[in-house]
Amino acid sequence: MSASNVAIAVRIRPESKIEREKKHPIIISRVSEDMLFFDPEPSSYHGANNVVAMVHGKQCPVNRRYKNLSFQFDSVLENATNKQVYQATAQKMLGPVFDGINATVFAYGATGAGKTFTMMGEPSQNIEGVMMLTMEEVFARIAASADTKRIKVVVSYIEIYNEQIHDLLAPPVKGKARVLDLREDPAKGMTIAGLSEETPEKLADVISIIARGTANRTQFSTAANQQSSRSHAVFQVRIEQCDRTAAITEPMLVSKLSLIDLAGSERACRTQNKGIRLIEGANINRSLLTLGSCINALCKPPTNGRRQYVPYRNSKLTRLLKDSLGGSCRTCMIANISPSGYNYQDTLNTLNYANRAKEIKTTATRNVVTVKHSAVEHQRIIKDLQLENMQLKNTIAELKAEVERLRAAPPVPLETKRVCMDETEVEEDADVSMFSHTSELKEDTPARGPMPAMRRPAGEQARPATVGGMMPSMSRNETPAMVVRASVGSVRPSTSVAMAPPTGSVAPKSAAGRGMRGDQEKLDARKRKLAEYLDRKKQAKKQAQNGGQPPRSARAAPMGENARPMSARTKNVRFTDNVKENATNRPAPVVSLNLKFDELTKIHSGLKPTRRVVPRRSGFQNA
Ligand SMILES: Nc1ncnc2c1ncn2[C@@H]1O[C@H](COP(=O)(O)OP(=O)(O)OP(=O)(O)O)[C@@H](O)[C@H]1O
Repeated sequence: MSASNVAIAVRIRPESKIEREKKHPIIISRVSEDMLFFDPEPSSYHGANNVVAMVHGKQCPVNRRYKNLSFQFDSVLENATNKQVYQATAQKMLGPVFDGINATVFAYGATGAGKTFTMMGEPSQNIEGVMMLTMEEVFARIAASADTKRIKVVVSYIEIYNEQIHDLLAPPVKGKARVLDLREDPAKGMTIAGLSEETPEKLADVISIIARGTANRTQFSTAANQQSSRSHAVFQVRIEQCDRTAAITEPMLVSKLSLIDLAGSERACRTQNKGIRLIEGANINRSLLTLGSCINALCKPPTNGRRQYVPYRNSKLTRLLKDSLGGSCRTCMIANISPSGYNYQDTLNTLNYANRAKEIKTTATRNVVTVKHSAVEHQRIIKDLQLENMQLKNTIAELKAEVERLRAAPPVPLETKRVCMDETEVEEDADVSMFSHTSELKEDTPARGPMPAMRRPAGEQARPATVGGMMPSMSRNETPAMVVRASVGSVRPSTSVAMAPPTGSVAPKSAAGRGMRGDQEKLDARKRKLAEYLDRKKQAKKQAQNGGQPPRSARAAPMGENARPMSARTKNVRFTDNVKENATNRPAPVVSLNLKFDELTKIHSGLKPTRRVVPRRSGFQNA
């Protein structure tokens, strides 16, 4: 149990059009985030006995006494958005509410001071009010703890109009709202008999509930406010939480959050109300007066050890707020005021009200109830759990299928790759150009298509790990260059050829792209040279077939001693995927690729014993 004062936030709304037109002085000066001056002394005078002074850039008479009253509250908000008001008030109540403590947030102030704007927002301008912002966070918190808790939200919406409680969520009967009764329950506190309750599951449900209820609320135009609320509106949210592990009896936290938009106190001379509006105004004032009396009584220290009598019963509003003001509840009051001298007396009354209310102490207690589930309730829990179980099973099955699909699918497209051919599996005497070898590989490798998985050749040293599929010396921005590395037999050193980016890759457009074109030209030159060389080789071969011996350089090197015999038509060539050899140095997966004998011989014959073309690594850069 913890005692805390009623938290007070004062919101100063901007001057209204009518206030600006009437050219009244500004009578509120906010000096810090928790302090303001009411009717401050003018800061500068113009002339000795002149009747003007400047306050906030406005003229005001100097021949009167200024109240110059200072007020301190929990927060004073000026030019603030509804979100900022929410963060300073209702948001702070949500922690206790989810801890099982009741809380109340109510907007208080004279008519036209901005209570409805604060609590409901301005739906026509997409401005959310404290109610909606609170509910947004309620659902966000529920979603965050969905794994461990079952949380149920129950809402109700009523208005107190002319001392009658109307159910705003029940359909009107013969055009009239359903009238409800207040009951005092020793266990539950103040309850409303026959109240309609709804259980929204998401924010969208709450939006429609609030819109439906607000449409039923009694609002009329007065001289003081175009759309004046003629009733106190109370939106209550009950939050029931229990652990997900269901038991026959289990502790449940039940807390209630009341969000209240009070009707504004009004003076008949200002509102110019007559007839029914005048009666409404009198009822509003009476209930607010009772609220003031209750606040006064709650602030007074006990006399002879006895607490002051608090006249809760004198109005429906104070009976309903009994828990919020003097019971086990956290309470926050948003006092709405206008900055204009046009509302001088109303603003002073509101500030005095708020100043007294901040003295009220409430003792918040957690509401833990032990719920013994009935057989029916227990069956419902079992059903819920079975449903959840089934959903989880379905999710697992879907995930398993996805894993299988991914396993079966070719590996992720590569941007940099190193291809190694096992030396023992390439035929010795094949004789096709190196150029055709490189182009074969290039054409067979789609830009973003499947890449054969590869394996490091036997006996070759582990290469440094690549990061993100790139060569160790490459920067992250380098365009993926394809590096083909091959070795044949023990006599052939490995050959590396830098190749163009895979077919279909996007051509870089930047300076890096120009560098890439430069490299492409060099590569093309190399290719041309290779083609020339290969032509010479072909010529030599033809010559040999015609009886003459081919030149020695054109002859393929002998196979290594450990070489396995070549199969009839196909051979396995294994590729090592450097992308897979990531920073963790995990071995790359191995996939065997069946190549036709012809292709294999082409590849093999394209390897040149001594020639080594070092790939230029900084040439290709991503655009
Ligand atoms: N912070 C604000 N920023 C901009 N406009 C505001 C602000 N507060 C109030 N207003 C405007 O002032 C007018 C009166 O506000 P609102 O209806 O909220 O007053 P109220 O205190 O609820 O009055 P009542 O008690 O008569 O219902 C409205 O037109 C509203 O849009």
